Order: sequence, then C-alpha cells, then structure tokens
Amino acid sequence: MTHKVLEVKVLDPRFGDEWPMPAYATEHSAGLDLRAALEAPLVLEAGDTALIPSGLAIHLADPTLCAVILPRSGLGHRHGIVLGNGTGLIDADYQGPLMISTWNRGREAFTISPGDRIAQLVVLPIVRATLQVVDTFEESARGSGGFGHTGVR
Ligand SMILES: O=c1ccn([C@H]2C[C@H](O)[C@@H](COP(=O)(O)OP(=O)(O)OP(=O)(O)O)O2)c(=O)[nH]1
Ligand SMILES: [Mg+2]
Repeated sequence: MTHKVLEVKVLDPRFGDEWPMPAYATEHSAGLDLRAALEAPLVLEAGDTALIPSGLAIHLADPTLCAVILPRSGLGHRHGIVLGNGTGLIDADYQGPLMISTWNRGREAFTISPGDRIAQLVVLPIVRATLQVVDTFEESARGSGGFGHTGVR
C-alpha cells in the first residue's frame, strides 16, 4: 500500500458540517465512499440513470495515478444500484466535479437521500502503454483462447 496526499476541493458546503469528508472505513479499506450531494431525495425508478454530483473535485495531478468510481457491493447486490458507465475512470488531469453516474438496474424504484454514500473511489497506479505494431506474437500457452475456453470445472 502506498500513501498519497490528494488535493480535494469541497464544492458542497455540507461537507465538514453535516457530512464527514470521505474517509477509509477500516484500516485496510481500498475505497473512499462518495456521497450523493443532492438537494432533495431522488427517486431512481427501475432502469433509470442519474448523474449525481459528489460535491467534491479532486486533482490527482500525478500521471502515474488514476482513480476509479466503483459501486458499493451492498447497494449493487441488494438494491441494483450500480453505475451507468460500468466503472467511472478519473484521469489524473481532471479537475472538474466528481460525478457519479447512478443506475438502478433493479426492478424496483430506489430512493437516494442527500448525503447517502452511493459509490466508492479507489486510487490506482497507472502504466502508460506505447503501442508497438507487430505481425506475430511470441506464442503463449493460452494463445488466442478466451471467453471460457478453459471450461467451468
Ligand atoms: O464516473 C465518472 C467518469 C468520469 N468522470 C470525469 C473524470 C474523467 O477524467 C472525465 C472524463 O471521463 P472519460 O474519459 O471516462 O469520459 P469521456 O466520455 O471519454 O469524456 P472526455 O471526452 O472528456 O474524456 O470525466 C467523472 O466525474 N465520473
Ligand atoms: Mg475520455
């Protein structure tokens, strides 16, 4: 585990007052929970997506880092509240408001209240790739097998 100081702008004044700043919940938690910086409760109908502000902006600045926004497992599994973009990717040079695309993939409406922790932010290391065009690859044991070619058992 590496540690990094991350610049954050508080865009919603309820942070530090009504809402604690995002913090790691346990000693080895990987994610910082993000809150729904809503003005009023939002009823997300089954199948609907809403772009919800987190009330924060971050600037990773370090090009060896990115951040991802991931669903919270309890909300995703139990209530179908996941992300409209699958996973949110935050570039190191992004300085705008951190937005959470929230998708109700479930069969019932779900109400999100202001301040609810609806997703989590994970800071990750990045490897930048240079694409080198070749005609053949040195053959691996897998070769081009994929999509379940190793079977189930
Ligand atoms: O869930 C997300 C995903 C992205 N972003 C911000 C940070 C990211 O750096 C920027 C652009 O995201 P991405 O590259 O995934 O979107 P795009 O559709 O390719 O937009 P762009 O053309 O601005 O790169 O939007 C969020 O706030 N939340
Ligand atoms: Mg992009």
